[in-house]
Amino acid sequence: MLATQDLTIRFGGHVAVNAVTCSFEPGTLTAIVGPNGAGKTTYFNLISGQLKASAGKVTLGGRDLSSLPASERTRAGLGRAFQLTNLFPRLTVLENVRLAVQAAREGAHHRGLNLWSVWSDHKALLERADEILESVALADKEDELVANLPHGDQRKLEVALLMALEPQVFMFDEPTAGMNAAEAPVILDLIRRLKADRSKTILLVEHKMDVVRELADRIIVLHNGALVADGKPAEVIASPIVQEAYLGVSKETA
Ligand SMILES: Nc1ncnc2c1ncn2[C@@H]1O[C@H](COP(=O)(O)OP(=O)(O)OP(=O)(O)O)[C@@H](O)[C@H]1O
Repeated sequence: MLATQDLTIRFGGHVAVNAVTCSFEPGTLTAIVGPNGAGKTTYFNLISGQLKASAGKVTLGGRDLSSLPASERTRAGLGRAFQLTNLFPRLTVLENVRLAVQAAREGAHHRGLNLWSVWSDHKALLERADEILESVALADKEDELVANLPHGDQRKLEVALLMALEPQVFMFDEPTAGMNAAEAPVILDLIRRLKADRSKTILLVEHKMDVVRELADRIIVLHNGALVADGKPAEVIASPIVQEAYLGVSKETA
Protein backbone atom coordinates (compact mmCIF):
# COMPACT_ATOMS: atom_id res chain seq x y z
CA MET A 1 0.00 0.00 0.00
CA LEU A 2 1.23 3.47 -0.95
CA ALA A 3 0.43 6.20 1.54
CA THR A 4 1.10 9.85 2.17
CA GLN A 5 0.78 11.32 5.60
CA ASP A 6 0.41 15.07 6.12
CA LEU A 7 2.43 15.54 2.94
CA THR A 8 3.21 19.23 2.53
CA ILE A 9 5.38 21.49 0.40
CA ARG A 10 5.76 25.24 0.60
CA PHE A 11 7.25 27.45 -2.06
CA GLY A 12 8.03 30.64 -0.16
CA GLY A 13 4.74 31.59 1.45
CA HIS A 14 2.66 29.44 -0.93
CA VAL A 15 1.54 26.01 0.27
CA ALA A 16 1.27 24.00 -2.98
CA VAL A 17 0.42 20.70 -1.27
CA ASN A 18 -1.15 21.05 2.13
CA ALA A 19 -1.07 18.17 4.65
CA VAL A 20 -2.40 15.52 2.27
CA THR A 21 -3.09 12.22 4.01
CA CYS A 22 -4.23 9.47 1.68
CA SER A 23 -3.56 5.82 0.95
CA PHE A 24 -3.76 3.90 -2.32
CA GLU A 25 -4.46 0.19 -2.43
CA PRO A 26 -3.20 -2.36 -4.93
CA GLY A 27 -5.80 -3.25 -7.56
CA THR A 28 -7.25 0.25 -7.54
CA LEU A 29 -7.01 3.05 -10.07
CA THR A 30 -7.31 6.41 -8.36
CA ALA A 31 -7.82 9.51 -10.46
CA ILE A 32 -6.49 12.75 -9.02
CA VAL A 33 -8.45 15.73 -10.27
CA GLY A 34 -8.68 19.42 -9.47
CA PRO A 35 -8.46 22.80 -11.16
CA ASN A 36 -5.28 24.18 -12.71
CA GLY A 37 -2.71 24.93 -10.05
CA ALA A 38 -4.46 22.71 -7.47
CA GLY A 39 -1.23 20.85 -6.70
CA LYS A 40 -1.75 17.56 -8.59
CA THR A 41 1.61 17.46 -10.34
CA THR A 42 3.37 18.75 -7.24
CA TYR A 43 1.75 15.92 -5.23
CA PHE A 44 3.09 13.45 -7.82
CA ASN A 45 6.53 15.06 -7.60
CA LEU A 46 6.50 14.66 -3.83
CA ILE A 47 5.52 10.98 -4.08
CA SER A 48 8.05 10.10 -6.78
CA GLY A 49 10.82 12.11 -5.12
CA GLN A 50 11.32 14.82 -7.75
CA LEU A 51 10.55 17.27 -4.95
CA LYS A 52 11.41 17.03 -1.29
CA ALA A 53 8.54 17.59 1.13
CA SER A 54 8.59 20.44 3.64
CA ALA A 55 6.73 18.10 6.02
CA GLY A 56 5.00 14.73 6.07
CA LYS A 57 5.80 11.23 4.83
CA VAL A 58 5.54 8.94 1.81
CA THR A 59 5.44 5.22 2.60
CA LEU A 60 5.23 2.12 0.42
CA GLY A 61 4.36 -1.17 2.08
CA GLY A 62 5.07 0.47 5.43
CA ARG A 63 8.57 1.55 4.38
CA ASP A 64 9.27 5.26 4.75
CA LEU A 65 10.59 6.56 1.43
CA SER A 66 10.57 10.24 2.41
CA SER A 67 14.32 10.69 2.60
CA LEU A 68 15.12 8.70 -0.56
CA PRO A 69 15.97 10.29 -3.91
CA ALA A 70 13.75 9.57 -6.94
CA SER A 71 16.02 6.81 -8.29
CA GLU A 72 15.76 4.81 -5.06
CA ARG A 73 12.01 5.28 -4.88
CA THR A 74 11.87 3.81 -8.40
CA ARG A 75 13.88 0.84 -7.20
CA ALA A 76 11.47 0.45 -4.29
CA GLY A 77 8.57 0.04 -6.74
CA LEU A 78 7.29 3.52 -7.55
CA GLY A 79 7.07 3.85 -11.31
CA ARG A 80 6.48 7.13 -13.05
CA ALA A 81 6.63 7.71 -16.78
CA PHE A 82 10.19 8.73 -17.60
CA GLN A 83 10.89 12.27 -18.56
CA LEU A 84 11.99 12.47 -22.18
CA THR A 85 15.37 13.72 -21.00
CA ASN A 86 16.00 10.19 -19.71
CA LEU A 87 15.69 8.67 -23.17
CA PHE A 88 18.75 7.98 -25.32
CA PRO A 89 17.91 10.02 -28.43
CA ARG A 90 20.66 8.54 -30.58
CA LEU A 91 19.65 4.95 -29.91
CA THR A 92 16.73 3.18 -31.49
CA VAL A 93 13.34 2.68 -29.89
CA LEU A 94 14.08 -1.01 -29.32
CA GLU A 95 17.48 -0.30 -27.77
CA ASN A 96 15.94 2.19 -25.35
CA VAL A 97 13.36 -0.33 -24.16
CA ARG A 98 15.88 -3.17 -24.03
CA LEU A 99 18.16 -1.05 -21.81
CA ALA A 100 15.23 -0.26 -19.51
CA VAL A 101 14.30 -3.95 -19.23
CA GLN A 102 17.94 -4.76 -18.55
CA ALA A 103 18.24 -2.06 -15.89
CA ALA A 104 15.08 -3.30 -14.19
CA ARG A 105 16.37 -6.89 -14.13
CA GLU A 106 19.88 -5.99 -13.07
CA GLY A 107 20.85 -7.94 -10.03
CA ALA A 108 18.09 -10.46 -10.60
CA HIS A 109 20.24 -12.82 -12.69
CA HIS A 110 23.82 -12.60 -11.58
CA ARG A 111 25.04 -15.96 -12.84
CA GLY A 112 28.58 -14.91 -13.66
CA LEU A 113 29.86 -14.18 -17.11
CA ASN A 114 29.66 -16.95 -19.66
CA LEU A 115 28.72 -16.76 -23.30
CA TRP A 116 25.61 -18.86 -22.92
CA SER A 117 24.11 -16.64 -20.21
CA VAL A 118 25.03 -13.44 -22.11
CA TRP A 119 23.32 -14.79 -25.21
CA SER A 120 20.23 -16.17 -23.49
CA ASP A 121 19.81 -13.05 -21.34
CA HIS A 122 20.11 -10.87 -24.42
CA LYS A 123 17.49 -12.94 -26.22
CA ALA A 124 15.10 -12.79 -23.26
CA LEU A 125 15.58 -9.03 -22.92
CA LEU A 126 14.86 -8.50 -26.61
CA GLU A 127 11.75 -10.67 -26.41
CA ARG A 128 10.43 -8.71 -23.44
CA ALA A 129 11.28 -5.39 -25.13
CA ASP A 130 9.42 -6.54 -28.27
CA GLU A 131 6.40 -7.54 -26.21
CA ILE A 132 6.29 -4.13 -24.55
CA LEU A 133 6.65 -2.28 -27.86
CA GLU A 134 3.81 -4.37 -29.23
CA SER A 135 1.61 -3.34 -26.30
CA VAL A 136 2.14 0.38 -26.95
CA ALA A 137 1.81 -0.04 -30.74
CA LEU A 138 5.40 0.97 -31.42
CA ALA A 139 6.66 -2.35 -32.79
CA ASP A 140 6.77 -1.02 -36.34
CA LYS A 141 9.01 1.86 -35.19
CA GLU A 142 11.50 -0.24 -33.24
CA ASP A 143 14.42 0.53 -35.53
CA GLU A 144 13.87 4.29 -35.61
CA LEU A 145 16.12 6.66 -33.71
CA VAL A 146 14.31 8.16 -30.75
CA ALA A 147 15.39 11.65 -31.82
CA ASN A 148 13.32 11.24 -35.00
CA LEU A 149 10.07 10.17 -33.31
CA PRO A 150 7.04 12.47 -33.40
CA HIS A 151 5.78 13.73 -30.02
CA GLY A 152 2.96 11.18 -29.63
CA ASP A 153 5.35 8.28 -30.21
CA GLN A 154 7.82 9.68 -27.71
CA ARG A 155 5.01 9.76 -25.13
CA LYS A 156 4.19 6.14 -25.96
CA LEU A 157 7.85 5.29 -25.50
CA GLU A 158 7.78 6.91 -22.04
CA VAL A 159 4.96 4.53 -21.13
CA ALA A 160 6.90 1.61 -22.64
CA LEU A 161 9.85 2.40 -20.37
CA LEU A 162 7.52 2.53 -17.38
CA MET A 163 6.18 -0.93 -18.34
CA ALA A 164 9.76 -2.20 -18.58
CA LEU A 165 10.34 -1.29 -14.95
CA GLU A 166 7.49 -3.55 -13.81
CA PRO A 167 6.76 -1.31 -10.81
CA GLN A 168 4.18 -1.92 -8.09
CA VAL A 169 2.83 1.60 -8.43
CA PHE A 170 2.14 3.20 -11.83
CA MET A 171 1.89 6.98 -11.88
CA PHE A 172 0.47 8.59 -15.00
CA ASP A 173 0.38 12.38 -15.33
CA GLU A 174 -1.95 13.26 -18.20
CA PRO A 175 -0.67 10.32 -20.23
CA THR A 176 -2.52 11.23 -23.42
CA ALA A 177 -1.73 14.96 -23.42
CA GLY A 178 -0.52 16.03 -26.84
CA MET A 179 -1.56 12.75 -28.46
CA ASN A 180 -3.76 12.56 -31.52
CA ALA A 181 -7.05 10.63 -31.80
CA ALA A 182 -5.29 7.48 -32.99
CA GLU A 183 -2.59 7.50 -30.31
CA ALA A 184 -4.59 8.19 -27.15
CA PRO A 185 -6.68 4.95 -27.29
CA VAL A 186 -3.49 2.86 -27.34
CA ILE A 187 -2.38 4.31 -24.01
CA LEU A 188 -5.86 4.15 -22.49
CA ASP A 189 -6.13 0.52 -23.52
CA LEU A 190 -2.81 -0.21 -21.90
CA ILE A 191 -3.99 1.39 -18.65
CA ARG A 192 -7.20 -0.67 -18.91
CA ARG A 193 -5.11 -3.85 -19.19
CA LEU A 194 -2.91 -2.85 -16.25
CA LYS A 195 -6.08 -2.31 -14.26
CA ALA A 196 -7.44 -5.71 -15.27
CA ASP A 197 -4.39 -7.27 -13.64
CA ARG A 198 -5.95 -6.19 -10.27
CA SER A 199 -2.61 -6.26 -8.47
CA LYS A 200 -1.13 -2.89 -9.37
CA THR A 201 -1.66 0.46 -7.72
CA ILE A 202 -2.43 3.04 -10.40
CA LEU A 203 -2.53 6.80 -9.94
CA LEU A 204 -3.77 8.96 -12.75
CA VAL A 205 -3.74 12.75 -12.97
CA GLU A 206 -6.27 13.55 -15.67
CA HIS A 207 -8.28 16.55 -16.82
CA LYS A 208 -10.46 14.64 -19.27
CA MET A 209 -13.54 13.71 -17.25
CA ASP A 210 -14.72 11.07 -19.74
CA VAL A 211 -11.43 9.22 -19.22
CA VAL A 212 -11.72 9.61 -15.44
CA ARG A 213 -15.33 8.35 -15.44
CA GLU A 214 -14.41 5.27 -17.42
CA LEU A 215 -11.17 4.27 -15.71
CA ALA A 216 -11.32 5.42 -12.10
CA ASP A 217 -12.33 3.16 -9.21
CA ARG A 218 -11.94 6.15 -6.95
CA ILE A 219 -11.45 9.90 -7.35
CA ILE A 220 -9.64 12.26 -5.05
CA VAL A 221 -9.92 15.99 -5.51
CA LEU A 222 -7.20 18.50 -4.72
CA HIS A 223 -8.03 22.16 -4.38
CA ASN A 224 -5.53 24.80 -3.30
CA GLY A 225 -3.17 21.98 -2.34
CA ALA A 226 -5.64 20.30 0.03
CA LEU A 227 -7.57 17.06 -0.32
CA VAL A 228 -11.21 18.17 -0.48
CA ALA A 229 -13.05 15.06 -1.69
CA ASP A 230 -12.38 11.33 -1.86
CA GLY A 231 -14.71 8.54 -2.89
CA LYS A 232 -16.47 6.59 -5.62
CA PRO A 233 -16.47 8.40 -9.00
CA ALA A 234 -20.22 8.99 -9.21
CA GLU A 235 -20.40 10.40 -5.67
CA VAL A 236 -17.35 12.62 -6.05
CA ILE A 237 -18.40 13.98 -9.44
CA ALA A 238 -21.86 14.78 -8.06
CA SER A 239 -20.55 16.42 -4.90
CA PRO A 240 -21.14 20.18 -4.64
CA ILE A 241 -17.46 20.87 -4.07
CA VAL A 242 -16.51 19.25 -7.38
CA GLN A 243 -19.41 20.73 -9.28
CA GLU A 244 -18.49 24.14 -8.00
CA ALA A 245 -14.74 24.13 -7.60
CA TYR A 246 -13.70 21.88 -10.46
CA LEU A 247 -16.43 21.86 -13.04
CA GLY A 248 -17.23 25.52 -12.51
CA VAL A 249 -20.92 24.96 -11.86
CA SER A 250 -22.53 27.24 -9.30
CA LYS A 251 -24.27 25.83 -6.21
CA GLU A 252 -27.67 26.65 -7.63
CA THR A 253 -27.24 24.80 -10.93
CA ALA A 254 -25.48 21.86 -9.23
N1 LIG B 1 8.88 24.78 -8.29
C1 LIG B 1 7.89 25.61 -7.95
N2 LIG B 1 8.14 26.82 -7.42
C2 LIG B 1 7.14 27.66 -7.06
N3 LIG B 1 5.82 27.36 -7.18
C3 LIG B 1 5.51 26.16 -7.71
C4 LIG B 1 6.52 25.23 -8.12
N4 LIG B 1 5.89 24.11 -8.61
C5 LIG B 1 4.57 24.34 -8.49
N5 LIG B 1 4.35 25.56 -7.96
C6 LIG B 1 3.02 26.16 -7.68
O1 LIG B 1 2.28 25.18 -6.95
C7 LIG B 1 0.92 25.20 -7.35
C8 LIG B 1 0.49 23.83 -7.80
O2 LIG B 1 1.02 23.54 -9.09
P1 LIG B 1 0.79 22.15 -9.83
O3 LIG B 1 1.55 22.23 -11.11
O4 LIG B 1 1.11 21.05 -8.91
O5 LIG B 1 -0.76 22.17 -10.12
P2 LIG B 1 -1.61 21.16 -10.99
O6 LIG B 1 -2.80 20.82 -10.19
O7 LIG B 1 -0.77 20.03 -11.45
O8 LIG B 1 -2.03 22.10 -12.20
P3 LIG B 1 -2.31 21.73 -13.75
O9 LIG B 1 -3.63 21.02 -13.77
O10 LIG B 1 -2.39 23.08 -14.38
O11 LIG B 1 -1.17 20.91 -14.23
C9 LIG B 1 0.80 26.27 -8.42
O12 LIG B 1 0.36 27.47 -7.82
C10 LIG B 1 2.21 26.42 -8.93
O13 LIG B 1 2.44 27.71 -9.43
